[in-house]
Amino acid sequence: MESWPDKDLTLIGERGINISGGQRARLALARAVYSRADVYILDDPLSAVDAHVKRHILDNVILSTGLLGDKLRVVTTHAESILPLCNQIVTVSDNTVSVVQQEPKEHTCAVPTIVNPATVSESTTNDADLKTIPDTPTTERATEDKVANVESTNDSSSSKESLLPEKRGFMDNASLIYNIGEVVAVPSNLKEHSDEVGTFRQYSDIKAEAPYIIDDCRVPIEWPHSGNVEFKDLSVKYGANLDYALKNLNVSIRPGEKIGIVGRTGAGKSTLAKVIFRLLSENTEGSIEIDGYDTVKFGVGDFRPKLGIIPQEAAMFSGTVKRNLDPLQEFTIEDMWAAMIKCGVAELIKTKRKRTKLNKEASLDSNDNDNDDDDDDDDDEDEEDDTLSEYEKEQKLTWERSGFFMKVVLFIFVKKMRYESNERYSKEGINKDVYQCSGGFSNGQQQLFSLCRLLMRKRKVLVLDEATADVDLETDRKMQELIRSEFNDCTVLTIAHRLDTIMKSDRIIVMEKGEIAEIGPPQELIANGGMFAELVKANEF
Ligand SMILES: Nc1ncnc2c1ncn2[C@@H]1O[C@H](COP(=O)(O)OP(=O)(O)OP(=O)(O)O)[C@@H](O)[C@H]1O
Repeated sequence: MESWPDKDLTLIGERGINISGGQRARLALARAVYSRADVYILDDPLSAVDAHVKRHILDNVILSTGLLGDKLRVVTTHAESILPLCNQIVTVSDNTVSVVQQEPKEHTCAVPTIVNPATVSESTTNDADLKTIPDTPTTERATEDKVANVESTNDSSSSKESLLPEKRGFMDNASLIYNIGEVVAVPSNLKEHSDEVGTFRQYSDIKAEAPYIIDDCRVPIEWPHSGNVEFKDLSVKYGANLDYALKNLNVSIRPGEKIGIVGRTGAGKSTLAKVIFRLLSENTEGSIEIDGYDTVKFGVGDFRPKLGIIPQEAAMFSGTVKRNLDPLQEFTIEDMWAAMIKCGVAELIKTKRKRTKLNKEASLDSNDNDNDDDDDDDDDEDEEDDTLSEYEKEQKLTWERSGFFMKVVLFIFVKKMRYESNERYSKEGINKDVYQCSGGFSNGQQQLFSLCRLLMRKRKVLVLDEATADVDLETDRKMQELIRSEFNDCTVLTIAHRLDTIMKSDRIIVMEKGEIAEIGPPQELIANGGMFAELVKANEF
């Protein structure tokens, strides 16, 4: 807070928009801590912070030496390194719970306040404003919705506008304009509508973005052809009167290079991602050249779709799985399904559907209502599922008893079975509404959807901003492997607190207070014993 312009009176904006992800998480944690409850349920409080802050939070808040030392603390986490410090480890997997009691390494005690980094937004925003404007039409949010919606300049603008949350905000504001018309005609309505008028003023004051298309300077069709990225004297501020969030960056990134970006929370990592997409054009000095072109010369609607991003907060639209993956209907079902299988979304929808089915059956059982047509369909599907697993069991037995030739035949047969089962699900799951899939998806699962969108749109330059922060370590590893193999010849900038995620990068950039503190291959930085080496050390406990 000391570094913020008005200290603890600093306006942090709707949904904590003007603070970093780690700062949001810590504000939420601080609020929970001073509520002085007996039981604390901390929902992944460590995923958005760097190794130093993680250690600090553990020692000073969560563990027995911390402020909550004498409270009951239930912590959900993907950080396996903290498991030895707990009294009980509860593993939840596929509706099964297993509990392990243990003597913790550091002694901890065996209380409700619920804290989720996302909740800071709810309490710091004005409900009335939220109702009026469903999504913040700020120019500073690097959401992939925005990128997805400027994806093709050939599509009719109406379909783009109906999908763009920012535009949706303004579409709703269009009805506000109508309301304001009424207000002028009937002044007694003014008070009733004053909230809307205020909100309208607030949004109408936002300056327009850089031009969407610049006719004299269109993006070449093949651009970017190799993925060379150059930051030249790049400095950025979030407002004319604010400090620099990035200061004088000079880096040249080779085509196809994999760059890991780390640093303490608030160091400027996400700002770098935003600035690549020119979300802070107004207060940007210096330049970003991609394959020899200064991106400032292009219209934002022209060049943004040519780059790929998974933002820190993955986004889902309401609508079907298909619409979520391909809002502009650019891809065939086959392309989409191939990407869904690769990144696990196909499996996810399959599992989700089974679970929804189980829940539905349970509720039908309790209602004693079992003669529904849909239900008959479901029963048929179940039968098919059972048959499938029976086949697999049978194959396993036969496999053990067969000779080499038979093994080859069986191998092909099982592969074909699996392919067909995936095909079968594609027809059913892809048109399912995402919110009907067991009531929605977790943050980590939404990140898988983002990865799937990237796999479908191969781009030469990709920015992954904490793209795997909310998934478990194993899934993270698989996602990184997939990214390495699928985007082998692409330039990938990966921002991550989890060092495992970026350890295999060609070079690491360590950010500190908006500047590049260190840059080089990971092993070299560790051997040099600087900030990166310290981060690695802080991660090992
Ligand atoms: N919209 C904004 N308006 C004003 N200041 C901002 C805004 N967004 C970020 N900042 C400030 O800019 C600095 C860099 O923030 P940034 O989000 O780039 O950090 P980060 O390194 O990505 O942090 P984290 O690891 O916590 O996500 C921080 O001091 C933050 O408070």
